Amino acid sequence: MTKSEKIAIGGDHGGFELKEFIKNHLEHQGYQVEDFGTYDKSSCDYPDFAYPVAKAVAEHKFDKGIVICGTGIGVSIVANKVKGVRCGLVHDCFSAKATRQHNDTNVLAMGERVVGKGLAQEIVDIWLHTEFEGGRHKKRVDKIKEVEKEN
Ligand SMILES: O=C(CO)[C@H](O)[C@H](O)[C@H](O)COP(=O)(O)O
Repeated sequence: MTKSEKIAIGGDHGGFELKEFIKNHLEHQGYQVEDFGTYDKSSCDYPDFAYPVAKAVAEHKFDKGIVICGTGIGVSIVANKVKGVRCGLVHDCFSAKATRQHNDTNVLAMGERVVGKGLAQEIVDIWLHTEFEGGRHKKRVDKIKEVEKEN
């Protein structure tokens, strides 16, 4: 991914500190980042933030999205409800690479209560710099799109 591309980011109170950290990291690298909230650590509901991020990516207003909550599970469930979104919940570098190469994920989910800042930053960097491999994986991603059409 080139750094001129746009990234949507969002999450609940459980992911607030990690979202701020990742947002700053990406902005320092020159990415265009839009923060869909939450904007403080007050208790809130993760669908209110994961949904707009996923929708904006599905509508091609952003190239990729990053959603963060306590575990990453809630935001990933929400994001994967949006047609056109393939969200990967990732807490290790191998999966960060594989989910781009094999699944062509356009949204990344992480949990602040699961992963440290250093590893999260590495995961984001790998995920943003890894291309979809196509080939046999395209056939599988196309089948995901067929499932979406039926639901
Ligand atoms: O949705 C989640 C779990 O899948 C997130 O981790 C939330 O951040 C978490 O549930 C929030 O929990 P809290 O006790 O309200 O802080």
